[in-house]
Amino acid sequence: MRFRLPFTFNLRQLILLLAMPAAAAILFSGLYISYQVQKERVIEDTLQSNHVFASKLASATEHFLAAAMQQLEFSASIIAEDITNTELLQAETNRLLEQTQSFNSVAINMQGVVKAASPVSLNIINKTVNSVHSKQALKSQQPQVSLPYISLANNLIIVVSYPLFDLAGNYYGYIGGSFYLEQQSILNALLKQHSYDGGAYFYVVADNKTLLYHPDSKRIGEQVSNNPVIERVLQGERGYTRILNGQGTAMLAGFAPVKLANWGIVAQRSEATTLAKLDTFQGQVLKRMLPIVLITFLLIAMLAHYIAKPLRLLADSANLSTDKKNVEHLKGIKSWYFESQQLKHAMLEGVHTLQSQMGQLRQDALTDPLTGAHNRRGLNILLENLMDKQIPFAVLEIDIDFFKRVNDTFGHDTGDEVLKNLTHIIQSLSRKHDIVARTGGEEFLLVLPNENSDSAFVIAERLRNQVATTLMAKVGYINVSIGIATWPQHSDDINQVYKCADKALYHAKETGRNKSVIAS
Ligand SMILES: Nc1nc2c(ncn2[C@@H]2O[C@H](COP(=O)(O)OP(=O)(O)OP(=O)(O)O)[C@@H](O)[C@H]2O)c(=O)[nH]1
Repeated sequence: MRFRLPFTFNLRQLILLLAMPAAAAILFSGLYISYQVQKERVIEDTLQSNHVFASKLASATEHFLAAAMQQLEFSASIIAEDITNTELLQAETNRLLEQTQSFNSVAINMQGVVKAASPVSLNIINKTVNSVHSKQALKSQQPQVSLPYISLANNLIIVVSYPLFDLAGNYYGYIGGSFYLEQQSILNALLKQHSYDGGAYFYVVADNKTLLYHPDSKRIGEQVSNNPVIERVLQGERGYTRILNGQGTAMLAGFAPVKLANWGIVAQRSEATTLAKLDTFQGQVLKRMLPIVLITFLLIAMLAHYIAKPLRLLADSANLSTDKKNVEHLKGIKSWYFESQQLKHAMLEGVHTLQSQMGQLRQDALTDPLTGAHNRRGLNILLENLMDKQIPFAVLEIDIDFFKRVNDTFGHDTGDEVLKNLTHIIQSLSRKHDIVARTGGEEFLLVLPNENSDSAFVIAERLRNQVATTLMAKVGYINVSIGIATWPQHSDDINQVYKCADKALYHAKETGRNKSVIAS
């Protein structure tokens, strides 16, 4: 079974149905694609700038730690001159703290015991230090940057240490400068100075995944686990990546290691914050595009209207009515493109053909095919017209005498030729408004408007004489008898007029033929 829609679309609706979604699809897919491209671009740019930022900060931190280490190294070289002189040790810690303004505190650790410390207010001189860093530094006898730990003075710190040797190369301990992580420190100041804008931030993580710096100061000292970026940066990798942070927020992270201390710096910005501007931008684009979209839709609607209009008008005229109004309407349709022009031409041709065929049919219906004279139907129409207009007329009923003989002697075809010749004679003697009709086999009617019996008789006689003196090919001469009656003198009923003419003709035949008789 074929599916049928319960309604029919017109061409304009179909064009709109096709063009509107297509235009909308093109516009919105263009917008969507441009959004996607820009989104990828913004994400890539953000990732790269985070990476650049993390790298620069890592490099600055590296320089800072190297400078701190150099200051300690310089002090170590002074202390080496007189390593057992506790006054020198204290003086050097004081100088280092005050002159360099680098450290929060400076202490000299000899075999696990603090021998000098500055500021003295820390009150840690001669105290034993059991921190992991202290043990490692003493064991390794190498310059070191510690992991964060709680100091004797109860501060969360990191310590940069340098080994102490005397001039003979004997190892004594180390000189260490500390940086507070939670309070004000030069390291903090350095990092804060690089504060990051627009929703972006960075953090610094130590080798044991402890946060050394975080914009949320409460998190400093916290250990971060299950963070793939931290894993990678602490393995010495640098780069950028998209990750989910601990709260499940998508982040765009750039990272770089501080190799000297085996720290990692991660700069990141949430994807949502990064794209928020783009969304606003896209909203503005959409807003500005809206009038253009509306104008486009309007143009499509107008175009659909103009394309469909000639076809719709042609469809309205497609009944091929030959009615003059319809033909004028058809001619007036502005067909401005090829198909509609062709259709209009074809329809006009069709209408013209139909008009001429109908004219021919009408003509055939009213005409005798053999002689071309009016037939009975044609005659009646014309007579009705005369009677409607009250124009009096005379009817001449003309009948060939002994026509059967002509047929019998010369054949039916010759008989036909005689009929045609007679028609020609009658027509040649008729005036413009006279009506010539063949109403039977060899019977003709000549209707003469505005003629009375007498004048009609004169014409009948003229006709009869003309026939009698015209030589017909093969046949020779023929005669006609004519019965004459008039409307409305004989009767105002046309059938009665016919009967009168008939009777008069009968009388003419009865009384010798080849004569004209006026009905009594
Ligand atoms: N050739 C030809 N003959 C026709 C046609 N129609 C009728 N006829 C013939 O016309 C003749 C009429 O014959 P009748 O009615 O006897 O009349 P008539 O011989 O003319 O004799 P009258 O009228 O009495 O003088 C017949 O032979 C018909 O066959 C036609 O269309 N063509």
